Parts: sequence; structure tokens; C-alpha cells
Amino acid sequence: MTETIEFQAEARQLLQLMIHSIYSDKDVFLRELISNASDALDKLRMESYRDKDLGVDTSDLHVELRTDSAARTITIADNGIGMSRDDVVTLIGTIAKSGTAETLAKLREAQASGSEEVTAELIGQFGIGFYSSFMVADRVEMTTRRAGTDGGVHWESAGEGTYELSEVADAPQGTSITVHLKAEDAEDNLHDYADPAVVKRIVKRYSDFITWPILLNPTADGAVVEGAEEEDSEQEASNEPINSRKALWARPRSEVSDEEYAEFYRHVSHDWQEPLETMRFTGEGTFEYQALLFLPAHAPMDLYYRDAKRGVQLYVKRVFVMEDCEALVPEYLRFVKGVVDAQDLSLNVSREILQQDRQIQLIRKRLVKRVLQTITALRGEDAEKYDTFWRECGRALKEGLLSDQDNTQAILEASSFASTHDPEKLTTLADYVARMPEGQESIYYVTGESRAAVENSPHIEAFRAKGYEVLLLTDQVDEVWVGMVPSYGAGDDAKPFASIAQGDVDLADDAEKPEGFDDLLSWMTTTLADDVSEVRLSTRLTTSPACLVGEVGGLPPQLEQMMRSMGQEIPVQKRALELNPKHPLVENLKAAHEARPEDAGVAETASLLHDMALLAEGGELKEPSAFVGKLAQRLAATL
Ligand SMILES: Nc1ncnc2c1ncn2[C@@H]1O[C@H](COP(=O)(O)OP(=O)(O)OP(=O)(O)O)[C@@H](O)[C@H]1O
Repeated sequence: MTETIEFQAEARQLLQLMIHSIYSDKDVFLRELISNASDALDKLRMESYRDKDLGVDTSDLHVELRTDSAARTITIADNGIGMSRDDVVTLIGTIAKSGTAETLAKLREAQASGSEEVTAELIGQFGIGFYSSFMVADRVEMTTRRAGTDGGVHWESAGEGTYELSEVADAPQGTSITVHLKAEDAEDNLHDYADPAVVKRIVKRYSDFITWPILLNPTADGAVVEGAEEEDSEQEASNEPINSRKALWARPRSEVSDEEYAEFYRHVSHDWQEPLETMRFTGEGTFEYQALLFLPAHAPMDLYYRDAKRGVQLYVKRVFVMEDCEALVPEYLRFVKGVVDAQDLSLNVSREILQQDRQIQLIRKRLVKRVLQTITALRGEDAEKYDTFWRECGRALKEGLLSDQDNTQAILEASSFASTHDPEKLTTLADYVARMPEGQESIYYVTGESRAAVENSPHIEAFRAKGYEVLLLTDQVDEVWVGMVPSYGAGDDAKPFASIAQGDVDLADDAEKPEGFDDLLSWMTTTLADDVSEVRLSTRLTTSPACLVGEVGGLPPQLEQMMRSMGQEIPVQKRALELNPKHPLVENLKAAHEARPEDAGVAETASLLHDMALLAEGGELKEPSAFVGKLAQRLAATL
């Protein structure tokens, strides 16, 4: 029986984009299908280790490519894990990736405006796998059987909204995908993928490092196949793999080209672009291991989603053990992609055991150090690359300030911050400290929603006037880490972080305090008791009349709001209202209060002063209409 099933809406849109793709490098469809086949073989081997009853033969795992120039097809077959009917429906018929809708919308826009560069970049970030076959096909067929089960499924689609599913009684284990090729079109970079020479060239270029044998048009008896390249004697025995199968991380560094690293990166990351930076290191002695890691050139699509994957795969003696190995990489470095190959682990080690394993813990420590060093070094070696990294992944890195106490200083060192020193360029903390004038003891910062909002916050005025630089922290994660990290630097050189919107600061040059305000302050403290903890004089204001100041270590208002919106019960945090004694409004308020202590209009002005301070820092009024009412009243009184 054949069923016709609709693709999920996102999947349908993506397929349309593939069919009409202006992505110029069509060859990559083969890389994607081989990559999937290789993953399927990895998975089968692991599953057969874990489940001794699976009862599958794993002695001859490989990928087979079969070309048929008469029928104009290429078939990519593996005898790996395969898929059940339900797997096919969910894995192939839908896309369940975080961020899909956003990326699709951008893709459609780019494609509509004919912007090839943007399209390529977005497709690259998306890492479209199986669907890329529709760049070169007018129809794709797939037969698959899940290892250890009977009965397979046949899937077929022209990519136009629906696909057909039917049962197959005698499907071989694994997956076989037959791509019915569109006509060759050299202008569109659509090559003849039914030509073995073309296929061999592509495999060499993109999939050489795949550890499983890739066979091209093999025969049951290993005889010479027509169509295989005659001049290449190695190829005459067609059952010889066409890939060299060498693990890059086991080859001497000097022998691996950048292009090979880039291809391997694409395989492990599902990214289509080049990595930003490649890292290799090894551990010798009792715990022998090799690591080959990459920094991406753009944030993985799911980087800021809850279910983001970590990108490091664990191998044991060249054998793939697991992807997304959380024991090896802390969450905040989830953008790092690559492979760690350890020598002395059991192949069927579980995720739980890995968390406890001393060798893994040591590798993880080393990996974190190495990644942080690489990022820090990048800034000096290639500022543009560093900036790209920081723009794409910096927010994730800063999450480490919340969770990785051992590396706090190294993370701060690798980070960059906006500051009042430069309207655009970010600064390092080391540079900030080097610029600190005599007398400045702390690293000052302000947190808020955007640069524009915090730059204009009243709190900043006197710091500017005094020539004290202020860090402008506008990422959500900033609100949290500043509450947890007390200082930057080590030992006697450590400089504490201090919020310009919290605590008492004394920026007055002449310690002489303005006098005669006591009455006003205690009266206002009582009048505004519902909203503020106290009213006091300020030295941090030069042009604004007033500002609100939290307690040191208190929750910043933005964070308070964020936690409330997530449903957390937070007790109301009252802040102090600081007044600028030199401001005419404050001076006049003092005089008015002295002259007419009972006047309701004076109390209204006092309350307006509080509301204005809240507005000036970008805060939200509890009752905007009450504010407008009071304001209208006061304005009317002046006319
Ligand atoms: N040859 C295969 N054997 C078994 N399962 C496969 C095979 N090809 C694809 N799949 C399954 O279908 C899923 C979707 O494949 P697809 O190529 O669309 O995306 P992907 O490889 O998971 O991710 P990406 O889009 O990042 O490349 C795979 O994750 C895998 O579970």
C-alpha cells in the first residue's frame, strides 16, 4: 500500500528553496549524503556495542556509490543504522530544528532579492543535509530498513509538497538513496553526477577523511567495472575505497591542508562554511588523546536556544563513540566543534560514566584552557577574526562567568566590552585598567537594554565629567555575571567591579557637602516611602536632577523585571533616590518645601522627580496615566 503524505510546512518551504536554489556549489549534495551515511554507520557500530542482542553483522560496514548514466541516477547506499517508518516521517518529512522559522524567513527574502551571497551564507548556516539532493534531482527515492528490525520502507518524492511511502518486504539493512538527476547544466554548475570520474573527484575533495570505505560501482566479485577511470590503476579493482580514510587528527599537522580541515569541520558541524579557527592538541603519557577542534565563523543556528547541542564528538582509538559529548565541553563553549579521540576508554562507555571519568575531566580542563587561550590570542593575531567570533559567540562565552569559577579570569581576558572610551570599538579589561586615572579604584559599569539607553542614563554623568570610563553592558547575561564576579585581575592588582547605578559613590572633589537639605531629604523619604528606600544627595549627577540607585549586590531593575516575567516571585526591591543639589529643580523644591511644607503641589513635584528618574534610566512607570496627570497639573500651574 502506498501512502501520500504532506511535508510539514517548514520542510516544504525549505524544499522549494532547494529546488529553485541559486546556491552555486551543487556538488555538495554528495558530501551531505555521504556524511549522513557515515553517521548512520557510526551509529550502527555504537548500537551494536551497547546492544549485544541487536544481531547485525558489522564486519563490512561501508558506503556504496552506484552510478547509472543511462538511467541518469546516482545511488548512495549504506548498511548502517537505517530508519523505521516513523523515523522517516519525523526525520525526513519534518524539520525540528530551533531557529528554523527565522532562518527560513531570511532565506526566502534573500532568494527573492536574488542575493546569492546571502542565500549561500544562510543555507550554509542552516546546514541542509538530505534536502540538498533536490538541488540536482527532479526526484529522489529512498529505501531504508532499521537495523535489527524486519521490513523496510520506500520513500519517494519530487519535492513538491508531498512524498509517497510504501512498505518493502526485503529491503537490505541500512539506507539507499537514489537521486534522479536533472539535466546537466554546466552554467548552473550542475555536473554529470552519473559520471564516475565526476563522483570520484567530488569524494576526493569533500569526503576523503570519512573513516568508512566509500566504494564506487563495486561488483560482487571485485571485478573491473566499466566507466571507472581507466588510467588510474588503483581504481581498476573497483572494490578499493576511493577515499583515503585517514583520521585528520592522527596525521602529522604539516600534511593536512587547510582545505582538508575545512571539509572535516563541515562534516562534524553540519555547517557549510569554513571554520574561523582550527585547534589541535594532544595529551601524552598515561592519558593519551588527540583533539581537533574548531571555532565557527558564525553562531550555530541553535546557539541561543535551550536545546542547543554541544559540538564535540568523542572517539576512542579512531572509532566514533558519541556526538554532542557534554562531559567534554562545558555548555558555554557549545559553539566549539570537533573531535576528541581518547586512547584508553571503553567503547561502550555511557554518558553518565563519562561525567565521572578522570581522564575525561582532565581532557575537558585542557580543552577549556586551550579554547580560551585561542580566543584571547586571536585578538592579537587577527583582530577581524576575533571581532567576528565575538559578535557571533561572545554572549555564549560570557555565560561561563556564571558557571565556571575556575576560569573566570581567563574568560574575562578573552572577552570584550563596549565602553564610554570609544563609540564603536570594544575594549579589553586590561586596556580599561591601563587607562584608569589616578584615584580610580574600581572598574565601573552600567547595565541596561541598549547602548543608547545606558549611555544616556543619568548615573553616568559625573563619571564622564570626571574622566572615569564606564563599561556599557547590554547583554542579558551581563546583568547576572556582574553580580557574581567580584573583580578582574589577580592578587593586589585585582580591580573590583562597581555598578554606577548601585551603592554610595563619592565623586565630589571638595568633600564639602551642600548643607541645609536634611529637612527636604527626610520629608521626601517619608512622602515617597512606597517607592524608595531613602532620598539622599548625589555626587554622581551633573545635569540631571535625580536618579535611582540600587544597593550594592542588589538585583538590577532589568533583571528583576526579567525574573518576574518568567514567573518568579521577587520581593519588591526599593532603591534610593539621589538628588542633584545643584539642579535648579532640586534647589527650588527645597525652597518651596521650606516655604509651604503642607502644599500638595510640592509633594506632587517630589513624586514627579522620582518618576522622571525612573524614565531617564529607561524604566517603566507603574502608572503612566497618574504621571501624566501630575505633570499636566504642575505645568498648568506654571502658566
Ligand atoms: N543514510 C541515513 N541513514 C540513517 N538515517 C539517516 C540517513 N540520512 C538521514 N538520516 C536521518 O535523517 C536525519 C535528517 O537528516 P538531514 O540530512 O536532513 O539532517 P542532519 O544530517 O541531521 O542535520 P543537518 O541538517 O545539520 O545536516 C538525520 O539526522 C538522520 O537521523
